[in-house]
This record gives sequence, C-alpha cells and structure tokens, in this order.
Amino acid sequence: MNQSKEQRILNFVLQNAVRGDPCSVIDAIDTYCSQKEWAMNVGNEKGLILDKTVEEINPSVALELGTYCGYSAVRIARLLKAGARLLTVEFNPEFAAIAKQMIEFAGVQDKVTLIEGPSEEIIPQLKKKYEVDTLDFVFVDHWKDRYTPDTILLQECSLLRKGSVLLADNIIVPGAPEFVNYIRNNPRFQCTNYPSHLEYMKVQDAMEKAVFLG
Ligand SMILES: O=C(NCCCCc1cc2ccncc2s1)c1cc(-c2ccc(F)cc2)cc(O)c1O
Ligand SMILES: [Mg+2]
Repeated sequence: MNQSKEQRILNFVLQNAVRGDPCSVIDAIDTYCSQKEWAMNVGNEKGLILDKTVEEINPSVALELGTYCGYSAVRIARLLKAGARLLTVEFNPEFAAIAKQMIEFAGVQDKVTLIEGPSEEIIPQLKKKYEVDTLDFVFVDHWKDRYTPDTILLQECSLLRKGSVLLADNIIVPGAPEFVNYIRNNPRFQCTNYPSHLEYMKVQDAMEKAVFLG
C-alpha cells in the first residue's frame, strides 16, 4: 500500500530533524513542504504571526481546532510555560496518528493532549471530560465552514472569558467569509486582520485575531 503524503512528511522529519528539538521539526516540515510536496501546515510566515500571538498571551490553556500533522501544535507547545497545556482536535484518524508521532518526536507530548473526533462533539466535553475552565487562546484551523458554528459553540459552553483570544487561519484561502462577517459584526469581539500568504505559496492569505470582550 503506497504511503500517504502525511506519512512522507513524518518520515522526512524522523530522518532530518533532531528528536526533542521542536524547532528542527518545524524547519524540517517547512523544508519538505516548500521543496517536495505542498501541504496545509500553517507554514513559517503565518507561523510567525501565530508565535507572536501565543507569546503575547502566554496562555495556560490553549485549544487548537485542526491538528493535521501537528506542525502548529508543535509551534504552539514549544512556546508554552511550564504547566501550561494545549488541547488539539483532529477529525481524521490518519492525520491524528501522524500528528501523535510528530508531537512525541518533537518532545512536547507532555504539554499536548491530542483529541480525535469532530469539534462539535469535543467542544461540549472540554469542561467535564478535559477539565477545562476557560480557554486563554484558540487557534482555529479546521473545516472553514465550522469556524462560525464552533465559535458560537465555544460561547454557549462558557469556554471563553473576557480577553480570550481566537486566531483563525485561511481567512482568504480557502476563505471563511461567513466567519469574517460574523466575527467583525459581533460587538462581543474586537478583531484584527493580519495579511500574509498561503503557506509555501505566493498567494495572498490572512489570519484574523478576535479578542472576546465578555
Ligand atoms: O482545509 C484546511 N484545513 C482544514 C482541514 C480539515 C481537518 C479537520 C479538523 C477537524 C477537527 C474537528 N472537527 C472537524 C475537523 S476537519 C486547509 C486548506 C488549505 C488549502 C489552501 C489552498 C488549497 F488549494 C488547498 C487547501 C490551507 C489551509 O491552511 C488549511 O487549513
Ligand atoms: Mg490552515
């Protein structure tokens, strides 16, 4: 059975990065996906916007929707202080299996809880099953038509508090127009747009930061 692209990315990391060194894992994925096979990791340009946002917030509890191969989970987890944690949700079992290995190889597994399943089922479980009170930071990078319903669901589940920050990927490509309309017209969010480019391409993309005002 021939390998998946995601398996090839993981193999390249295992052969070219340094176990326990998250930066070498990030660099290896970016090298492979810019030179060999494009893949939907947030990439290094938008990754720097993600880094700055995480460093600004210094979250104790972070949520990621859309793990994929674990690139952004490793990016976020490497910046978390001692005792802080990242919960990351992935729907696709093959992607989750790759991400688990990626996270472990990077050495950030103690900070990351990988949850396999659809976000609409997982979000309502976060308080009781995953012992979350409120979320300091949410990286939104899953199905683009789930951005709005899941942002509403996070509010309904009282998972956001005054100052919680959402950062959404792919505002232009593939695009999340309904989410942009919802969040920018919602008085309970203060929004900022960050123009950038689609990972590994010269195509325009952007990220949207939304601070919950309570
Ligand atoms: O679809 C994208 N990302 C979501 C993958 C869906 C994985 C899911 C996770 C999950 C968790 C919980 N519930 C349900 C779900 S579904 C995505 C696509 C492109 C792209 C851009 C140009 C192209 F030509 C082709 C693809 C770029 C990106 O940065 C992306 O993030
Ligand atoms: Mg994305």
